[in-house]
Amino acid sequence: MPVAEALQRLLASAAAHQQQPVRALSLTDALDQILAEPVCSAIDVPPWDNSAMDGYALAEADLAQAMADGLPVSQRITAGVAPVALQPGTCARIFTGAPLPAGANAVQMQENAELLAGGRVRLLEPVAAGDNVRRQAQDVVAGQPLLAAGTRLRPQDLGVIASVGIDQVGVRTPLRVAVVSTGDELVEPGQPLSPGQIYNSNRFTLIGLLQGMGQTVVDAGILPDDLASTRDRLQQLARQVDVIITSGGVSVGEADCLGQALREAGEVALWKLAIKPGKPFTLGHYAGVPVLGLPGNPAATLVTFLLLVRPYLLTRLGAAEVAAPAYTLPAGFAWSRAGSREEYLRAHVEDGRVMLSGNQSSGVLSSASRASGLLRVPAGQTFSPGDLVAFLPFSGLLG
Ligand SMILES: Nc1nc2c(c(=O)[nH]1)N[C@H]1C(S)=C(S)[C@@H](COP(=O)(O)OP(=O)(O)OC[C@H]3O[C@@H](n4cnc5c(N)ncnc54)[C@H](O)[C@@H]3O)O[C@H]1N2
Ligand code: MOO
Repeated sequence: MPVAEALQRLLASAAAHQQQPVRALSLTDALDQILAEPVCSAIDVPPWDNSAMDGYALAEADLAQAMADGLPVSQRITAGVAPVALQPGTCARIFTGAPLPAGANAVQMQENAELLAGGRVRLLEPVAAGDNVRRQAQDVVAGQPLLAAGTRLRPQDLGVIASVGIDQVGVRTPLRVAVVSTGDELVEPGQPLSPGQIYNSNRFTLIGLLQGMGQTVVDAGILPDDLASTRDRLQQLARQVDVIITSGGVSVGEADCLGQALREAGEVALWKLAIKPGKPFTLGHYAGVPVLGLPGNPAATLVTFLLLVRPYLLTRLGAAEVAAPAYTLPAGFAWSRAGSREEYLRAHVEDGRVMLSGNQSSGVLSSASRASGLLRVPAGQTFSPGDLVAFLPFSGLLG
């Protein structure tokens, strides 16, 4: 099945779930959370016209006088004070961010003015109405929708919400996600390796990916290649979590118990996608709980999480934007082997060209560590150096 179709089905399955409950969070805790409700402003920002410069506020009507003999300074307005109306024929000393007094409509910065003996101020350069004035509501208009439900809150979004005086937002409660590593060969780092064993790396990749997304991780350790234990563990986890993510055991070997357990006692909705790495990716259900079965090869685990699991989880959380951003850049190498699956290569950008970051075997993870993103090669495609390719930076995929 093509990746686009699999993704569509996966997202439809995510959208069919009940939405996660809403919880109120203070802004300091809301980074990366997904807004459950739109944010509207009750106020204009800025709430009043104010000065963009340290200098002198005046009425344009007094410009000729200001440039000839100068104007007396009738008040001093610092940020945080409320001014009185400007007397005609005078100017006000004013500072950046201070409210413009009624009657003034322009500010000249102090570098373009001179203080005369007797306290008058003469402008050295003309100003016109509106110069160096930040208009009321130029940033936000009262009543205007600011952020839509489904927005993933970035630092600047938190700042905008704060700028309209709101200190709490309604966001979707994170999902409880179990991470299960399968395979008799797996040993946790820190332990000695016996012959035939390898260290469990997927557990750490997956926990990191989920933590980066702000989800609640239930670390379910290593599951042996044994059908009865697989069934028991899935049964037990299905009572505790919203989603189960597994790595390994979804291919066609006898020891691939996960797929077997799902087929026998649960349901398999998706299996075998035209994606490389990651072909045996599986979406199933066990006791009604979704099981996302990722292929055990470490690069396949990473790629299928980023391309399939992440959009699935974001959809469960009501996010408006779930697609990974892709940028078109020239390739720095040739790709002459057209594949039958859509391929994701571990890559980085060097002098504006996309380069391979090392060995692309799905068992090799260190090239992902050297990469700064993924290069997408559609099925059946080849390219030459200089041809445009799609590069998906990790910055748009992680978190
Ligand atoms: N006869 C076939 N064999 C395979 C096929 C196929 O179509 N026919 N597909 C291959 C592809 S493609 C992939 S991808 C893998 C996926 O297999 P599984 O998901 O069943 O994964 P395992 O067999 O359990 O493991 C694969 C590989 O990854 C290592 N691994 C597993 N878990 C971890 C972990 N937590 N940390 C580090 N490394 C892990 C495992 O030792 C294996 O080397 O199947 C191909 N075979
Ligand atoms: O789909 Mo697999 O990850 O190519 O080896």
